[in-house]
Amino acid sequence: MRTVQFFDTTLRDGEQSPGVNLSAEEKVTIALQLERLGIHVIEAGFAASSQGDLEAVRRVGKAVKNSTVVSLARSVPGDIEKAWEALKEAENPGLHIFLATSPIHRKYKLNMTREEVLEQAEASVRLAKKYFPKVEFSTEDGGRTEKEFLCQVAERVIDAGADVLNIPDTVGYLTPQEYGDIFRYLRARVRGIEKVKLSAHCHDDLGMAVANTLAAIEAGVEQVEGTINGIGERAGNAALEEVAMALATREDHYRVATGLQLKEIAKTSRMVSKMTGMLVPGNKAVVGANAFAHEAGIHQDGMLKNSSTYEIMRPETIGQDATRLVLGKHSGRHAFRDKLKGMGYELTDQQINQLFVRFKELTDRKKTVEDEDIASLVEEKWAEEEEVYTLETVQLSYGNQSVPTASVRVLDVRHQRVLEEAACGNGSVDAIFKAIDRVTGEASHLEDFKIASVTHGKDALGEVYVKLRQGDRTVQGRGVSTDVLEASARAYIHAVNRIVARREADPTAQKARAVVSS
Ligand SMILES: CC(=O)SCCNC(=O)CCNC(=O)[C@H](O)C(C)(C)COP(=O)(O)OP(=O)(O)OC[C@H]1O[C@@H](n2cnc3c(N)ncnc32)[C@H](O)[C@@H]1OP(=O)(O)O
Ligand SMILES: CC(C)C(=O)C(=O)O
Repeated sequence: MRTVQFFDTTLRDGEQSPGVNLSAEEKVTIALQLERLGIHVIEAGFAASSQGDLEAVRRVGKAVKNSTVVSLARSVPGDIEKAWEALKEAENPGLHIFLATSPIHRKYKLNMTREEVLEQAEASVRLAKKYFPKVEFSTEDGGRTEKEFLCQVAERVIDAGADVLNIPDTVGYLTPQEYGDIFRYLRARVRGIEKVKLSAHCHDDLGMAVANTLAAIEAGVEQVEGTINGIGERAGNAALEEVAMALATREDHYRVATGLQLKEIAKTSRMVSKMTGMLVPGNKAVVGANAFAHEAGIHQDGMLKNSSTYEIMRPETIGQDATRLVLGKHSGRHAFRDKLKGMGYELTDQQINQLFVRFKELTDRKKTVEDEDIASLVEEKWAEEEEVYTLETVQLSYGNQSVPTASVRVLDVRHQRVLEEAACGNGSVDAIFKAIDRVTGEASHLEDFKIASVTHGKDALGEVYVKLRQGDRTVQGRGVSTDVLEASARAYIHAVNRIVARREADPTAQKARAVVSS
């Protein structure tokens, strides 16, 4: 199997993302992580661009031992000398020189003729080779350069001693077929092409950076360039973690080895995101928070039966936490049952079905259902006596200048009758409790009332505890809902059910009820 080496430019092209500015310490930290990932060439910066970047390149060059560390340089002696000043003490120094070759760049930016471009390219590579053991030459905007002129540039820099020839699609303009064809064209026509490694460097302006990079690999390039998380100038560069995982997952197709430590991908991505402040979108391939998360019930069922149904890679491969089955609006019973089991609850099918109904109600009101929410639903049913009454609806009329009125509808489970009552109160909660007293005929004394939030945010679950006394018996009730008034009604009915259950279990309690009622 042939190998392709990875050239990472997160610290140079990645840093060109608007708003990103890495300190020397941050560059060293990221570079050492790139080294752990097994990146072959690390572009640490552009030494001539500032004294600060020169210092950062110098420090990266000294810190990294196993990867080649390069600086970018324009095709001018001053830039090449600055790069050498930065990297002369590096373990494995290299230089990356570029000069634009396309007609647009020649005419408008450089104001140079073809001949001048050829001469400057050759001269700069010759000078660079006096300092650096490894020199890469890039034909900036190579993707929009006349193919036969690219061949001339290639021959001149190869003659001058370039080790790597990079043909960038600087503005992300080409299609995969067109980009691959450039490398096939060069290989077939350039004298001495076998003396250099061919390299691909793609931008994502049309969202094709990774596809173009893979097309270049199919066309035989030996090196690919890009950044972690695809950050970079404008729409960014090819995301190296995506290229690496495409090669690993579709090894049957590409038949290419990279030697990368794939397990380091997730950590590297997190580090780059944190240090650059460039957040990774949830749906980003390979490293997005949802890349290994499943919410739809049918997918979750498939995943539980066999993960190959919906996952083509394993999260462990990139050092990511295990696959997540996210419980939400689209989830089904299989995933719900699995979650309860995972949380250590042993429940009967009937209990699970009852809880599932409550869970689905919750997902209509709450964006994300967290473990604490599910625990609350289960615990609401803990040590549940027979349900005598269940809450159907609660309605309130409230105004700061009027008396709050509540009407409640409950199901009398034993007689399968729906009962309705209304009552006024000192406040909304008081009105609800009085309406429940009326509808159930269970007059009790409220001893305590507490509200707690289960999770955070506007749609957090509210948990209400009530303590009721009837005669000499005190019971607690608990209710959960995204609405604290509904949670209060649920808690009160829970407590009433317990009162009925305990009274029926204890004949002396019957008497107490009679006393309270009178
Ligand atoms: C495709 C890429 O990503 S290329 C890398 C782009 N990265 C950067 O530009 C980041 C770092 N750059 C910088 O800090 C600054 O641009 C510097 C220090 C390099 C140069 O700054 P300045 O001297 O003020 O020049 P400025 O950036 O305004 O213009 C660039 C000059 O370099 C010339 N130039 C551009 N590319 C090259 C090249 N590869 N080789 C030689 N000269 C070049 C331009 O024609 C222009 O020359 P002019 O001044 O004669 O018109
Ligand atoms: C310097 C070169 C390789 C570059 O970044 C580009 O052309 O995009």
